Amino acid sequence: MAVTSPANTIFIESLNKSYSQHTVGELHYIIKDVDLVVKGGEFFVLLGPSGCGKSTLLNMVAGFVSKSSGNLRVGEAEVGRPGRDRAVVFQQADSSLFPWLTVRENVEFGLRMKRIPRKERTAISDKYIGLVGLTGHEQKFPRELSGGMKQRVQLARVLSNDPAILLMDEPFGALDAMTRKTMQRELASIWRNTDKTVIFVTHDIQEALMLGQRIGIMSAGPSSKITDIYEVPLPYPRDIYAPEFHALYDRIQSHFDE
Ligand SMILES: Nc1ncnc2c1ncn2[C@@H]1O[C@H](COP(=O)(O)OP(=O)(O)OP(=O)(O)O)[C@@H](O)[C@H]1O
Repeated sequence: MAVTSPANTIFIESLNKSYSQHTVGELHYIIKDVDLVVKGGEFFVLLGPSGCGKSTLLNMVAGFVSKSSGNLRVGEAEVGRPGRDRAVVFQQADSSLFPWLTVRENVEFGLRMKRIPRKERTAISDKYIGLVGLTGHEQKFPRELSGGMKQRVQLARVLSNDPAILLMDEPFGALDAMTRKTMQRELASIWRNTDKTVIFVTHDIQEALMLGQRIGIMSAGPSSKITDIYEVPLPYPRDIYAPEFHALYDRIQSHFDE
């Protein structure tokens, strides 16, 4: 099971992101006064309607988008730029995989950059290719893979770099329902065997409940914030037929019916 590590804890205090609206000369807040602590080793889901600012918040934690004001730290370190401690998994694996490299070469890319010797690289890529269920496909190119397999390659590549924090932006959003369920189960199992902190963005309540230890609800934008946080005290793997699952689903759904 994942363990708590203060070094991988994400601290967000009074965080704002605004853009100036030139036409009206005002500030337009995407997110406003966001407060959140994601504990080291925790699986936290950010759930909210389309366009509310989930990706913006995730990209601020990744260091891709600068904050307008507020505090954003990982452990003791202020977040100002991307770092090796944080890795992002995007919805479209296509844009993150190199089409001219095989599965193994894609997974080993970051390890090569770090000049990890070949033998060690192979051992690491074997481990993560196995973990995401792609053993036997090492020599294939992205064009020879299904969408779900490409997403697995992306995940294996990110995991092989061993970031302390995984930032996942609707990573299974483009997959068919069956593959999506498999990937959710596998991700939950991978996370339980590591000490990684995960922030997972989705607008799918069922997916949020399949994965998260806690679920943060973001209000519709502009000036979006995290209005409620739900604990999900259900064991993994989650049973979507459990009455407790349904009860939580209904409670969360009611936020979006209002
Ligand atoms: N560079 C920018 N300049 C101005 N507005 C922006 C910029 N980037 C994003 N926005 C706006 O911020 C809002 C939030 O966008 P964001 O992509 O973070 O939402 P989201 O919740 O992830 O949406 P989705 O679920 O549809 O992916 C949107 O209204 C978007 O138009």
